[in-house]
Amino acid sequence: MLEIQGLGKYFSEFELSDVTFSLEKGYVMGLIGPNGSGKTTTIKLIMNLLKKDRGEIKVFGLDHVKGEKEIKNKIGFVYDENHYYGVLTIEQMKKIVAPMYQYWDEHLFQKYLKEFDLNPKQKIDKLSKGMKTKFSLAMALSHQAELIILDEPTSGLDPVFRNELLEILYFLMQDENKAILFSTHITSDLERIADYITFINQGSVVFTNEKDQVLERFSLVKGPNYLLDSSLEKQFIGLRKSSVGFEGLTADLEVISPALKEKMIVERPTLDEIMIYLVNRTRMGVR
Ligand SMILES: Nc1ncnc2c1ncn2[C@@H]1O[C@H](COP(=O)(O)OP(=O)(O)OP(=O)(O)O)[C@@H](O)[C@H]1O
Repeated sequence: MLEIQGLGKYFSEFELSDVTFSLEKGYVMGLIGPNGSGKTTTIKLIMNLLKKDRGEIKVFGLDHVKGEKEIKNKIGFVYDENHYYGVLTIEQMKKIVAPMYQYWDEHLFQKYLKEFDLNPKQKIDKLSKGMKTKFSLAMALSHQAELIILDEPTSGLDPVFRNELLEILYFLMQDENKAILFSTHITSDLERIADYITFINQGSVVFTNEKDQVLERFSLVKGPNYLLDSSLEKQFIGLRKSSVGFEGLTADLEVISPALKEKMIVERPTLDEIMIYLVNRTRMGVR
């Protein structure tokens, strides 16, 4: 569905370098990373809204520039900002956009409008942020797209609709010919629906892997401070100490001796915890 190889983009104060990952049909990939890490830039490059400086992007096996028209027909895309004309109503905007798609499904679009509680006669600039996202989603999901690319679709949505959206995406994925690339800060959403996670930090891919493998690779270890010595501290990607004890993230749990482990609590970290420790480590200059 999507193959990105050695992708690079240079801005005056930011560099996206050597981004490489791929997504196969039937799977959901979550794209995570802190603010300004390069997620939107990567997505804009895929969509050819920005021109790449290096590397290769293939969508459905086609070069993303040469095959742009064919590719865009089969992509459902939700930006993190509104890109529709605010002065038009939902219905008017749809009438402009729908004919651009070969497989526009009006019945499905009307169904989504009802489900999302959107009034087709309402002007776009009168919609709330969440309603604009819902409108973008209705447009993205109504033309039989095979690849769905969502840039922070859940920001600005209330928890009830976020849950509904995840269920819609989950339902879409019953069709094994589809794939979803989903960038978000709300990593708990990904814990529910993602099969793969790609983590970008400071313009580079830190890891791209199966979600379950990511969650299994890292351990969150807690224990009393008296256990800590310099050799144990070295096993941690990051460490937080307080008067009640320490908490640290490690990818090398097996290196810690069983006798020591008995005195500690070992938990599975969340994606948020993994991200926080890895980002802080890079900020301290450790790669
Ligand atoms: N057109 C541009 N010109 C110059 N710099 C840009 C441009 N677009 C993005 N950048 C810079 O690229 C970096 C990455 O931005 P990007 O929007 O890709 O981050 P992000 O990971 O999506 O962040 P967020 O989570 O905050 O949305 C930022 O430092 C941003 O200032």
